[in-house]
Amino acid sequence: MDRNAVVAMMARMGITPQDLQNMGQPPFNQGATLSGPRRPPPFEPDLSSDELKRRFEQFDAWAEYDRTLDPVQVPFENPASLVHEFEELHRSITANFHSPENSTRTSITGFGKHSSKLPLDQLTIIYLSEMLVRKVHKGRFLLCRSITTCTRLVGVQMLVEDPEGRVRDLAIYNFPTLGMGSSPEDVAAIFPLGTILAIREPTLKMPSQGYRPIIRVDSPSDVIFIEPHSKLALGTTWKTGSRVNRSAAIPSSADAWKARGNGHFKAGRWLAAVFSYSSGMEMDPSAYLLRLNRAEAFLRLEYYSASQRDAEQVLGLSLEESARRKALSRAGRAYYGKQDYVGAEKMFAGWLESQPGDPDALAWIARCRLRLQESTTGDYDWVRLSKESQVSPHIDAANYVGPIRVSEMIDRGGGRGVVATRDISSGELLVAAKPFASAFNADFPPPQKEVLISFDTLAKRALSRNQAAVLSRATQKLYGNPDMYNSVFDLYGGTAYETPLSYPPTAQESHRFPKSFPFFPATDFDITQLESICSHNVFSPYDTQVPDHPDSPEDSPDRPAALYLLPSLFNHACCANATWFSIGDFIVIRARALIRAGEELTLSYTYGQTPYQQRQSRLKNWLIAGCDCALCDEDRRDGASTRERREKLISQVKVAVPLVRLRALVQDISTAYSPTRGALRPDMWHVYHTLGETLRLREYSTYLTESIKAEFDALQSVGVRVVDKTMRGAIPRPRELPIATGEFFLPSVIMLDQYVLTLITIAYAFSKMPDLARTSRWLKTAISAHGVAFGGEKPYFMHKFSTFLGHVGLLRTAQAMEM
Ligand SMILES: C[S@@+](CC[C@H](N)C(=O)[O-])C[C@H]1O[C@@H](n2cnc3c(N)ncnc32)[C@H](O)[C@@H]1O
Repeated sequence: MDRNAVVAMMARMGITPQDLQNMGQPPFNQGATLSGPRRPPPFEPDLSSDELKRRFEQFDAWAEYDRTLDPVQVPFENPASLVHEFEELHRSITANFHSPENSTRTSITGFGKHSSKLPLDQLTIIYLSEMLVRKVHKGRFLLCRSITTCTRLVGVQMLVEDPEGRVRDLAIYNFPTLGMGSSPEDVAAIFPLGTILAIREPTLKMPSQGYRPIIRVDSPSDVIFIEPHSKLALGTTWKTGSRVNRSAAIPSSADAWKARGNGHFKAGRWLAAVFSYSSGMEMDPSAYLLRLNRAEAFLRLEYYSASQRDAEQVLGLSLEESARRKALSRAGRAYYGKQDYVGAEKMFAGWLESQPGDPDALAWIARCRLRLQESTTGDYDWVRLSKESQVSPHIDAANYVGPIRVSEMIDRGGGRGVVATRDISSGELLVAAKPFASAFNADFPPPQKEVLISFDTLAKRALSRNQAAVLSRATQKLYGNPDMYNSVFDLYGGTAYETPLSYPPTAQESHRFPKSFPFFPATDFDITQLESICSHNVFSPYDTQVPDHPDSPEDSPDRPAALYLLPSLFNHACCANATWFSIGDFIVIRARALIRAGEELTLSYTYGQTPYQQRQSRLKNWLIAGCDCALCDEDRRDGASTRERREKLISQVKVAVPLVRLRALVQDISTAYSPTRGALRPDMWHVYHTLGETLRLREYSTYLTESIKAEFDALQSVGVRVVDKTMRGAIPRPRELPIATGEFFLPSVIMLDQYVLTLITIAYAFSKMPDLARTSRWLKTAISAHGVAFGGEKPYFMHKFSTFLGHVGLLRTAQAMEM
């Protein structure tokens, strides 16, 4: 294999430039590595869970061993050959990025990383010659500049030199906009050759793969961009000359910076555009067009406070009308992004005043009014949201907070929980919210080919691409929204971090924009804490738009991931009294049962119908002491041997099992409970359902009757009370719905769309008997239950289920039904 092929192959495997540099060379600390645990090899994507466990153990052992070694000085290598090797790597990564092949990257989260909290003027300079491997250089900052094109594997990588001309590798992780999918050109636009950086309290580390030390920056807020016209840049003498070889000339006027910024903007490189406009503003602070352009670039980055600040500053000047309108529109969109719809409407009204009848201004005003109504009443047009989510998961809707508040709860991890502020009825909307950060498959459309495998050493689990992407998006959002800092950092981040006793935070004042943003970070944040917050709070949005979706495994790599704020305050119960689902990225939380004022509101972090042992192992990520809900108590009272017998029998239940055997299995399982066990037996849901389906497929009336009976049993196993179990003849009076409404209308435990589907299935079975009266009655029950569970009345039901109803021949009946 020639060298280029080797380079490309290693890049695909996620191997760092350090590995390449050391090909054929003995590792400098060979003695230490050979006598200690072996450094783990790079991870591969298709790891079975045992293999995963083994790799974690290997990694932990290596990391533990590395911690025992003393900080050491490591010799420097020849800069020219380093640069040569690095540029070769960069070329192969670029070629690989633009080729059709997949590339797999691995990253590890959850182990201790330093994040600096000290401002630059309280730190003293350190030179590379003083830096030791395995040491965080507290109280110091490294001044350096890039001497290679910057490239990206998982993190952003480059070679840097210090003023004394010494060279090391630098890797910056979690840098905004430079995560998965960002191109080599995106990276080079933010870190062009010759970029001067100050790294606060830098750490020199051994990489987990490879042998050369690396300055590893995990928190992007540790990186300060030293603007080329700043005192620090102008006052520093570089041993290798004032300009890095081959670096582009620095624009010498505000206009030239504007042109560069506009180029980045056109290419969709919003952050690079922000840097260029900001450099121009440093040269000419009165250049308001630069500020106006920057306000737009900030909007694209969702840096709403920054955009608002720029747009309002421009509005304070005397301007020509068209610039004023632009500023009003940008300020309005910034307020809108911050969900301040009153503030937004004021700005758009100003725009309309200057341009009466402008359709865009009118449309924005209408949007503001709708959002305001949603946020105050909780009345949403569910069909609109649903349709919008089919185009993009990121839908436009306002947050709503219903009759709930966060209260102190000392027996819960984090010390808080959510309680009802008044009596609440079944189906009432409690919270509806957009995420702080989210990642959906649709965000990585083809030709996105990168596969990221991320290992959370804290939770001892592999993160899906979407889960890992949420962390980098949360980092990106925080980077430019310091006023959101407390809303995120007041979330529970595990026992290592203190959480305040209330939520949401009242004062965000401490995190104001520094004047020098974006060169200086807008806020300092601890990346390890943020990882831990994500690990404890990220949801996998469960979209009910696909009515006949299979039970998707909870850890399926395809599931989206999202960090919500207030919804993260709900504690867990397997048989929770509140339920959640999502429409695109919009989470909707409703009461499932009748809830008294002051009672705690809970959500299930897992599928309650899965057997006890599976639930407990899944919950280990969150609940150290296990779950104390009523369902778990009942399961525990059954005793371990009964539970084990039951779980073993349940695992044999499949549609393919012959009917005689299936009937016998159902009979056996129903006796595998303690004699005192109540009716709530959610692990029977799947069992009865499978029997119902097997029988229904035969379509003879006797089988259909038995199938309906099995579905009734399924409903009862999850807490629904079937009050009319008749299968034929006149419908008994009173002719209300055949299941109890009120407290028992919505089942405990199962997903509510599965419930609605089951009700439709019963209607379908009656239609095959044929019993048209019961068909209508059960269909009506499905529509009513859907209305309580999801809101939106019949039109929303029809929007979601008409295709399915068409397949099962019930569309006309449903359309004709009066509710
Ligand atoms: C998403 S947070 C829930 C809100 C959290 N209680 C707080 O104060 O921010 C998840 C954490 O809450 C705690 N928690 C959730 N449900 C619990 C339960 N049923 N019993 C005890 N602790 C629970 C666990 O520590 C869990 O890791």
